[in-house]
Amino acid sequence: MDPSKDLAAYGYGSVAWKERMESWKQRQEKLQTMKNEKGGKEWDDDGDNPDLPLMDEARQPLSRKLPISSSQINPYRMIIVIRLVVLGFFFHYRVMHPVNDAYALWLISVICEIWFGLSWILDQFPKWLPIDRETYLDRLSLRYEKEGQPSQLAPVDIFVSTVDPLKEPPLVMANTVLSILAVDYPVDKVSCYVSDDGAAMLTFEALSETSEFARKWVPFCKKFNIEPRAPEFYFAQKIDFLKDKVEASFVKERRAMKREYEEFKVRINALVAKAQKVPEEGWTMQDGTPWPGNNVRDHPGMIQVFLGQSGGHDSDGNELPRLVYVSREKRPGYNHHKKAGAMNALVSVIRIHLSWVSAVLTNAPYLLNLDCDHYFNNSKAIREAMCFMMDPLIGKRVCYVQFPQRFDGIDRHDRYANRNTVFFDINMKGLDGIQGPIYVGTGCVFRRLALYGYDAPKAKKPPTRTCNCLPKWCCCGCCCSGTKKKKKNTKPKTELKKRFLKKKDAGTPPPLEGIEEGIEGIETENPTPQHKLEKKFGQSSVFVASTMLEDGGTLKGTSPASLLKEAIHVISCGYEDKTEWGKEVGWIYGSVTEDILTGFKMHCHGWRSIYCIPARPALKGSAPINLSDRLHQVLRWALSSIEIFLSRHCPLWYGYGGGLKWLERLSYINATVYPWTSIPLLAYCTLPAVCCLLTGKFITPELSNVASLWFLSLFICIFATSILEMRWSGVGIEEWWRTEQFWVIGGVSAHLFAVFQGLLKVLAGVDTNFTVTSKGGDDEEFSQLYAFKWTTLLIPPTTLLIINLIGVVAGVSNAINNGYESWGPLFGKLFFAFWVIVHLYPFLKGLLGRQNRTPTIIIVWSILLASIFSLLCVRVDPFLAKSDGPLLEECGLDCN
Ligand SMILES: O=c1ccn([C@@H]2O[C@H](COP(=O)(O)OP(=O)(O)O[C@H]3O[C@H](CO)[C@@H](O)[C@H](O)[C@H]3O)[C@@H](O)[C@H]2O)c(=O)[nH]1
Ligand SMILES: [Mn+2]
Repeated sequence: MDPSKDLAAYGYGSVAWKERMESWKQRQEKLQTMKNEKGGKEWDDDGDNPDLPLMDEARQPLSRKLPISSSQINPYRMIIVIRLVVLGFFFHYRVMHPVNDAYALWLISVICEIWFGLSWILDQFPKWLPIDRETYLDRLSLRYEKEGQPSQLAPVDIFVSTVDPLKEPPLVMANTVLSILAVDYPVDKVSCYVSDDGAAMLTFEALSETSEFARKWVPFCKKFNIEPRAPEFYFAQKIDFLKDKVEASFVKERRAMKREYEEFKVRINALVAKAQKVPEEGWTMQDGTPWPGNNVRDHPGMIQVFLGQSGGHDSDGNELPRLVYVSREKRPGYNHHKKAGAMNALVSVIRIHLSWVSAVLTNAPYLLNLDCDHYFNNSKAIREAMCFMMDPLIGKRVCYVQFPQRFDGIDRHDRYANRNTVFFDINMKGLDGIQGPIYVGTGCVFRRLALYGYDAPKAKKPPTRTCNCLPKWCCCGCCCSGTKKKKKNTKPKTELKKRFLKKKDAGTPPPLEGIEEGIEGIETENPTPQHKLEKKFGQSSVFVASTMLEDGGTLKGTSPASLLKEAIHVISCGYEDKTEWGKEVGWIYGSVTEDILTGFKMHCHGWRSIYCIPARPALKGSAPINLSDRLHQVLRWALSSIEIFLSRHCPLWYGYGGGLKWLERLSYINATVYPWTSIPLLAYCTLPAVCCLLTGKFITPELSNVASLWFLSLFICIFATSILEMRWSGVGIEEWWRTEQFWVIGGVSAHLFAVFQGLLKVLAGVDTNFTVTSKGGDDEEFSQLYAFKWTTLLIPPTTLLIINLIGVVAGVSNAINNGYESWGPLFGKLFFAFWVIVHLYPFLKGLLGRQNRTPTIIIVWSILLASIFSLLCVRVDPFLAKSDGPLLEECGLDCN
């Protein structure tokens, strides 16, 4: 918050630029003193060269890797190695010491343990080399926004996906769109496309309202430099008006804007209220024509420009970013490929569309995609991403920059581990040290080229260090913009051409040297024949031609009318038939969710991705905080993993010989294999109950001293790795524990169902739907947490809970009957049963809800299953009968 200056003008080349210069100068001074103190030792990571004269600031790398300090990472690595060794000894002991009178129990438990061990390895080793990163926004400015010149920052197209206005309230979408339109980036370089898969007139009209409100909101944001720029969240912030910096004019305008926003909300809510009941003859638009999207499953493609270049001005007369509504065609009998299909329709449409709107094909080499509920919480987020993408040294090989997902409105204790910080702050940082984070579906800036399915440019070793800013790999042409331009390497160009001609599959990577500067591309002749490109990208000559144009040229001989026809053509159902869309190009189809596969393919093409965590979270979204919605979300993710695992894209076999690094592969294997762990997990959570109910049986023989030592060391190692992991990542103990709990809860419900549904799909071709999660309405805070919806997913964990509780009771009462000696062996079992119960505890809480209104059906089912189960065990091995060999075999547990 810096409402300090009442600026008459804002934008680049003006005050904002000067401010940046100031801060840069200050940094310089600080830097200088630091260098003097440290002797410049720590400054040579990735090209940061201490000897550089200060004048070269604009040529310095735009970001820097910050390895985790060795005092934190080395003990961590050491304990991993120790844990591996201990695990080896542990398994040696387990395998060599079967339990003769409970052989089945022993065998099952050992198999489970081995599986857990393997999945630990898959999860652990991609975390061997975690890193942090630091960006230099001021250098980006110095480099690409020179005073008095037009900005040279690269254009970005921002995609917002929405599908169901009831589950994804228009107000939520409006806030996202407003935060995009107000982003701190040259307005002529930002375009926002909203994809409406629900073809809802409500969404359309809400967007129209939003574009009007944006004319007031955007100048307000920029004038006072506020954060975040999504009004709902901005006005929800507490501001201390007594602080000295707050100016009267700001207070006044803020109050006025708040009122405007409230009126805007009223208008949106009126639209929502109107949309509750569909008129019999369907919706009609304001001009009296029927709404084309009245049949959601059968309607033509629709495109509407809300803020184009003419007319897209704010209340101060400044230009606004473009805002376009797109709803792709839907026809019965076509597979629409859910969100991936929507994104691909947008990729195809935008280039044509832009040329239609502005008659100039803007060169948007980058795309940012967002879910409708993920708003810009940091208005500089695009700049953060550009610090990687537009870095002449590392940028060329970056396919996407992923921001972590952060959330609003999660209950304080984050009962169902919605924040997922273990994933976002541990695993993803680990991957960033290898080949980059996986794509999580939202908050990701893509290089368009990488989406077109091209290979990453090969890293070349520089022959000699020709200039002072060379890192490990560098093409001379790019590093010293300005001075060395004329020398722009000619050799790589011919090399590249040879490569294209040889490689039939990879098609034509457009001129690679041209992209790095984003603006000034180089024209190369087209080595791939037109018909091949049409086979790849579809029968749109305009689109195919646009894939060639990297340099913002104009498509000659195309009239606006024919361009609109083209645009509608590329969002039609049949357009992608027999093309490589969804197979090699764009967002990849084949699983319920598109994220893992899309990123995986890019990594297989040799690209690297970057994980960017700005101090102020770049984007924020909402998450399902009630149990059933959360389980369904996890089910969708797990199902998608199973689908990938069972497809030709299974990371175990796919993509060798490409550019995928082996540790990266390991993590993709982990990401697709994990739902299978639900089977051993279910077994392992059942075992304690069985053990408690069957007297005298346990999964291990009586422990010797040496054996206890292995058990104990393993526990200590597990504990120590977690502690050290939390230490380097900054993840708190509560978050970590929630993740552990939810791993068990999700494991024995959602993941388990995913395995069966996935098998069903592969074997019987049963397709599954994308269940969209509801994005928080404006009702009572956290009421969602207690909302309860019945779902079959709840049966297995409920049953587990009950049998383990029964097991504990039975075990204890049995021990009481049998006197003092039987407490010893019981300890192990009880510990084991408690382990299960404690992990399922948040589930129990969710089940009980706020008013203790667990639907009877679940209780009935679970009690039924639990009692059948207990009866079986009890009948087979009554508590008081000591040995009953023949009977035991009935329960399938061969205990002899
Ligand atoms: O047919 C569809 C289905 C969904 N969506 C959009 O997909 C997004 C994600 O849906 P959501 O219900 O919010 O799923 P989440 O589980 O909350 O989202 C995470 O997981 C998804 C994959 O499962 C990713 O696509 C998302 O980016 C990621 O945030 C939303 O914007 C939807 O509008 C479509 O556009 N078309
Ligand atoms: Mn979501």
